[in-house]
Amino acid sequence: MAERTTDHGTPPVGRLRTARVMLGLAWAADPRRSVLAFVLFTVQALVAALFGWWLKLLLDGLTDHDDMRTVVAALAVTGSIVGGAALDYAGTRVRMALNERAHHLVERRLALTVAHTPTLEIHETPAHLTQLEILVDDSWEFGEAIPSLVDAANATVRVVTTAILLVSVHPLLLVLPLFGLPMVLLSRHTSGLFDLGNELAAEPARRANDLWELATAAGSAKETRLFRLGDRILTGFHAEHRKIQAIHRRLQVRGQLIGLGAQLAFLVGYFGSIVFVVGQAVRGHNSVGDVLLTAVLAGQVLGLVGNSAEIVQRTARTLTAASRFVYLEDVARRARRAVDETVPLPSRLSSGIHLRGLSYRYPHRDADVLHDIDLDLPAGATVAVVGDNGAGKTTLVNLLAGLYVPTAGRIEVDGADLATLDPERWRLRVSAAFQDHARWEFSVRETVGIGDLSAVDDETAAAAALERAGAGDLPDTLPAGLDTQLGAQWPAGVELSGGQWQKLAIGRGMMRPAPLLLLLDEPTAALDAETEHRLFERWTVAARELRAATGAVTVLVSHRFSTVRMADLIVVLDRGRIVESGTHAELVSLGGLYAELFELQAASYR
Ligand SMILES: Nc1ncnc2c1ncn2[C@@H]1O[C@H](COP(=O)(O)OP(=O)(O)OP(=O)(O)O)[C@@H](O)[C@H]1O
Repeated sequence: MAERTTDHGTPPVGRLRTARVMLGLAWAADPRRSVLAFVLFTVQALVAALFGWWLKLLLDGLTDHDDMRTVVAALAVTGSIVGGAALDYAGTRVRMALNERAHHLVERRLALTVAHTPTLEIHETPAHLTQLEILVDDSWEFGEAIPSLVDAANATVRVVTTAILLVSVHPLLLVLPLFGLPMVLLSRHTSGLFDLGNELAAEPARRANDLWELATAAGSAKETRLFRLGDRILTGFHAEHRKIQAIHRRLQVRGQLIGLGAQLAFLVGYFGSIVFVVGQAVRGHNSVGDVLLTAVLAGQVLGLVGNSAEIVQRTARTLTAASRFVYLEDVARRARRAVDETVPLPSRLSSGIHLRGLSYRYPHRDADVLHDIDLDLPAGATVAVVGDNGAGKTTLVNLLAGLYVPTAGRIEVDGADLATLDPERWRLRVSAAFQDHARWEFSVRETVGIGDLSAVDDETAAAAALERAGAGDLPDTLPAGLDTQLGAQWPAGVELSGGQWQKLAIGRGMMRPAPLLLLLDEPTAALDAETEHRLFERWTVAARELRAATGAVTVLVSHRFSTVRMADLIVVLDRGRIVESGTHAELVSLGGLYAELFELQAASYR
C-alpha cells in the first residue's frame, strides 16, 4: 500500500480541500444553532463597534451643551452595555451547545472512519498512527470548526464598522491596523510551532502512554510485580515526559518572543494615532469627542487585530486537525479502492481458496514476511498451518481474513480476487477465533452473539455456539447464566479466567451458521491439549458436514501436532515460505521438517 509521510508541522492534506470537508462536517453538526450563533454574534459585534461612537456623541453633546444629543447618546451607551452583556450571554450559551455537538459529530465520524477501514493498516503504519493519535488527542480543535467561522464573521463585522468610524475621524487613521499586521502574520508561524510541538512529541507521548498503561493496567500487573519492573517503567515514563516538556518549552519560548515583538509594533501605532488626533483637535480640525473615539477605537483595533490573529491561528489549527481526518479518510478510501461491487460473492465454495504468488511485507519493514506463496485450500478442507514462532502463520490468517492486502500476488475465492471483493460482504461469510482475542465486556449472550450480529439477541444461537466451542456448561457456572455481565468493573460484573474468555471467543467464532471460511488462529492455546484435541475433532466432523452445504474451508493454526494431524492438509511454514505440505501420513513419510517437529513433540509426551 502506498504510504505518504508528512513533514512535521505541515498538514498532511491541502488546506483548501480540508476546508471543504470541514465546512460540510461543521454544518452537519447543527445548522439551526449555527445560524443563531452567527446572528447573535454579528449583532453583538455591531453593538461593540458602535460603543465608541455613542461615547463621542455623548462627549460632544456635553461640550456643545446639546441636551437632546446628550440624552440620546447616554441612552445608547447604557443600551450598548446592557444589550452587549445579554447578547454575549445568549451567544456564549448557543456557542457552547454548538461546540459540544460539533465535537461529538467529529468523534463519531473519526470512529466510523477507523472502524470502516477494512484493513489494519491505520493501526500498524507509524505515519498513519501518528495522525490518528494527534487527531484523537486534539479532536476538540476539529470540533471548533463552526465556532471558528462564527468568530470570523463577528470579527469581519467589527473590522468593517471600526474602519468606517476611523475614516469618519481621519482617513489616515486607516493605517492603524497595519501596525497590528505583524501579529497576524506571525500568528501563523506560532500556530505552525504548536503543530510542530504536537508532532515532535507524538512519539515520546505514545511511549509514555504505553509505559503508563503497563504500570497501571491489570493485564501487566503480575509481571510488573514479579519482575520488579515498577521503577524501570517509571524511569522510562519520566524520561519520555521530560522529552515532551523540553519540546514544548523550546517552542513556547520561540512563540512568546515572536508575540512580544509583534505587540511592541502595535503599541507604536496606538500612541501615534492618539497623538495625531490630539494635534488635529488642537488645530480645530477634530472635536474632543473625536479624540475619545480614537482612543476607544485604537484600543479596540488592538483587541480586534489580536482577535483576528487568534482566529487566523485557530482556523489554521482547525484546518490542520481536519486535514489529519481527511488524510485518514484517504487511507480508508484507498483500502477500499480495489473493491468491485459487481464481483459476486459465491454462496458456496466449489473449487476453494487459492493463493497465487502471494507475498506480504508490513509497512515500514524492509523485508517480506511471506514470500511467493502458492497454495490451494480445497473447498471443504480442514487445513492446518504449522511453523516456528514468527514463521508467518498469523500474517497468513490475517491476509485470508482480508485484514491485510497482499504486497504481491493474490488470493482467489473460487477464482475471484479477494482484493476486489467487498470486505463487508466477505466478512459476513468469514468466521474467526484468535489467540489474541478481544475481551468484550458485555453480557455472556452478547459477547458470544456479536459473532453474528443478525443473531446477537438469539439465546438459542448463543447457547449452540457455546456448545460447539466446548463451553456449553459455562453459563451454568455463572450467576445469571447467559445474562451474566462480564468484567469486574461493571455492577454485578464477573471476571473470567483466561481459558473461559478464550472459550467465549471461540463461541463467537462459531456463531455464523454457514461461513465460507473459518479461521482458528491458536484459539485454544489457553486450553489444555486434550480439550483442544477434542474440540478440533468435533470441528473436523462439523467441517465435513458443512462441506456438502457450503464447501467451507477451515484453517487452523496450532503448535500441537496431535491436533494438527487430523487436518486434511497440513502446510509447514518456515520463515515465510511453504517448505512442505500434505497429509500427516505424507509428511511423516517425507521425513522433513514436519516429521522432525512431530517426532520431537511426540517424544516429549512419551
Ligand atoms: N504488525 C506487525 N508489524 C510488523 N511486523 C510484524 C507485525 N506482525 C508480525 N510481524 C512480523 O512478521 C513475522 C511473522 O509474524 P506472525 O505473527 O505472522 O508469525 P507466527 O508464525 O504467527 O508466529 P507465532 O507462532 O509466534 O504466533 C514476524 O517476523 C513478526 O515480527
